[in-house]
Amino acid sequence: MTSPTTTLEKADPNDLNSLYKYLRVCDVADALDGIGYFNLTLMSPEVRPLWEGMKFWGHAATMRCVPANKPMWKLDTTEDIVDAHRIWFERHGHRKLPDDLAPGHVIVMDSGGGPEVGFWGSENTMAAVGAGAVGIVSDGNCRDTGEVILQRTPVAVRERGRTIIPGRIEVVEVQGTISCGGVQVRPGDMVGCDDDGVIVVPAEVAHEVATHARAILLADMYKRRKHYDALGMQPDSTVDVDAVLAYYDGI
Ligand SMILES: O=C([O-])CC(=O)C(=O)O
Ligand SMILES: [Mg+2]
Repeated sequence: MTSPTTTLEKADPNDLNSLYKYLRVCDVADALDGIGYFNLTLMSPEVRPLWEGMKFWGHAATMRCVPANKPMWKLDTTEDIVDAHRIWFERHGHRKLPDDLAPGHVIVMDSGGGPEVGFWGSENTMAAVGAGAVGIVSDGNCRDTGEVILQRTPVAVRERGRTIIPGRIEVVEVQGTISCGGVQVRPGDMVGCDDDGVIVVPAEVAHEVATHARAILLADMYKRRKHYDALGMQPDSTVDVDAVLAYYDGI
């Protein structure tokens, strides 16, 4: 975690991404409990970050997939085999998220429960990050996971997979209401991930939840800071209460 005082950065009360920045998934889970949203939007623990230390919050951009009902066909040349995606998409189309999504979004995909398919891989997840995504969440598979981990690309998925899209999966809708990891996700809902797992915050309560979660985080930081002192441990950014207070000052 970067210490906020080192950058003199301040939270913007009108920007949810900045309000959530230092919150842990557990703070937000407790805050959701506090307003009576018990377990409603906790994504299945099977949807896990691919590497340790991953942390992101952002507004959801959604994709809904179903298993393909048309086969891919045998290709005749190496060139065509390398180009299998294009050949399949040219025949059957490929729905994509809009190009003008605001930076700071989290792509959340309902994989449709079909066969193993590495819809996401080390290349297209990097392209998504280049287009402003701060995270990619799917209840399906990701492949090239060694590279995804090496790249520190923020991907949370249910399983690792090996195969490619043609003949296995189709995107049928983007920016609609979906189910992912057993919970509802709508475009604009806040989605967060850290080492504990993934959580969704319905947009209409996202501001209120951020306020409660901030208080929960700070109360816990105070207590952990005392343990650090009692145990003679060197403080780190996770117990830098002053820095977090300064970041949220005036809000
Ligand atoms: O090509 C794909 O569909 C997924 C993939 O391996 C990548 O993006 O690296
Ligand atoms: Mg790949």
